Order: sequence, then C-alpha cells, then structure tokens
Amino acid sequence: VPRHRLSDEIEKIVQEHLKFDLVDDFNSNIWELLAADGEMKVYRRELEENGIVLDPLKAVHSVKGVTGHEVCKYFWDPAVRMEWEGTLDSSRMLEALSDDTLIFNQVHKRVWPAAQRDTCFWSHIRSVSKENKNDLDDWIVVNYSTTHDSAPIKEPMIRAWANVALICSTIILNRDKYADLSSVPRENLVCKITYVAQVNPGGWAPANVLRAVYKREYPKFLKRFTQYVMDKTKKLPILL
Ligand SMILES: CCCCCc1ccc(-c2ccc(S(=O)(=O)CCO)cc2)cc1CCc1ccccn1
Repeated sequence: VPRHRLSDEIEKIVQEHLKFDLVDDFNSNIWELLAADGEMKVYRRELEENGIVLDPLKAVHSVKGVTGHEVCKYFWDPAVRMEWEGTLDSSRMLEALSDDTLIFNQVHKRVWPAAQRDTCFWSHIRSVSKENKNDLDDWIVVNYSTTHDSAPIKEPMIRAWANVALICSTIILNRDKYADLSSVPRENLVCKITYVAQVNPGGWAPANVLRAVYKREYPKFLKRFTQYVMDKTKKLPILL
C-alpha cells in the first residue's frame, strides 16, 4: 500500500473508528434518539466545550439491495459528491494522496443566522476482512479534517472540523443457494450501515440553532444518500 505524509494519522484514526464505532452501546442511556424512519435510527449525545455544541452523532440503518462496497464507494467518490449531497454549495477535490485517500474542500450552504462554514478533510476508503472467512468484507470511509495549502481559511467563512465514519457490513440472505456470489440477486442483499459524526462547528453558533440544524439535517442527509445509492445501483451488476 503506497505510503504518504498522512499514512500514520489515517491508520490511527481508522483503527479508532473500527475499535469504537461498532460497539452496540445503545442500551446504555448515553444516546438520545433524535429521529427514526423505518430501519434508520439517528442518535445524538449532548456534549459542549466552552459553550460550543459538539454533540456526537451516531446513526444505524439497514438498506436492502446494496452492498457495503457500493455504499462506501458512492460516499467516497468525488465525481458524484454533488449528486447526493444537498447541504453543499461546492465540493472540490484538492489532492489525491493515493488511490484510496483524497483531500476535499467543501463549502456548506449557509444556515441562517450562523455564518457560513467550510470544511477541509482527508477521505479514506478501505475494506476490512471479517473473522469469518465466509463473510463479505466490511467497508469503511473516514472523513477527517486536515489543513491544506489550497484551502486557506478565508473570512467571513468559518472552518468547521469533522471526524466522520461510514462503516458498512453486507449480509447475503439464502447464502448457501449461491455458489458464485456475483450471481446473488439484489433482493438477497442487506447492507448494515453505521454512521458516526463528530463536528466542531468552528466559531460560536447558538446551541439551540445548532441542535435544531443537527436534528433536521442529519436524518435528511442519511435518507437522501442511501436512497441515492439504491437508485444508482438498481440496474447495475452487484459490486462485492
Ligand atoms: C451552523 C451550521 C454549522 C454546520 C456544521 C456542520 C459542518 C459540517 C458537517 C458535515 C456533515 C457531513 C459530513 S460527511 O458525512 O463527511 C459528507 C461530506 O460531504 C461532513 C461534515 C455537519 C455540520 C452540522 C450540520 C449538518 C448536518 C448534516 C448535514 C449537513 N450539515
């Protein structure tokens, strides 16, 4: 695997996500259900630092007819970002550090009365093999804020900081019916999605405004993205 200037940081952050994100800690009362829509459940924890809302967000979803590789690929692919992201004014891929790690600069649509935000983050995609060799690999994308010479912080824009992971497992129903997995019909696929996001909005924004934005935007964002992947893959051969 080709190494680059961010390889060590990426390895550390990815391993942290793989260690903590899939722990089923929903029965402890640290998570508050923010929204539920069918199989999608979105939770938050209330967390503030110096009066700034940092509420960690965790969502789980179960999507029929797609693989984890497909979900992660569309989430990572710069070519389709503006097709499914409804909360951005722009998205620029600044640098490809390797074939699985890109650096983005994105300008978020302004949320009145707060100042407009932008983000600069590396985005890394990889497969993670399971203990049971019969299972398909998990797939993960991590988006983690970084700095870049081509993304200077320019007033009045406020730089928000994000640490986001999308982790997907693929379940094949009636598995023993198929010798060749690539012939599995899509209705026998279920993708289990875990999405975690920790965002520092950068400068101050009223806590009640931020919490209202999170409550409205995250469920919409996840519903729109997963629907987009189902629509895009419907007629395509499955990507395992
Ligand atoms: C006053 C408003 C401040 C906005 C704060 C903010 C900034 C960035 C982010 C965010 C959201 C999703 C990602 S990602 O999943 O990696 C995909 C990248 O295209 C990275 C960052 C979130 C939020 C919080 C508000 C909010 C929530 C969901 C969607 C949009 N806005």
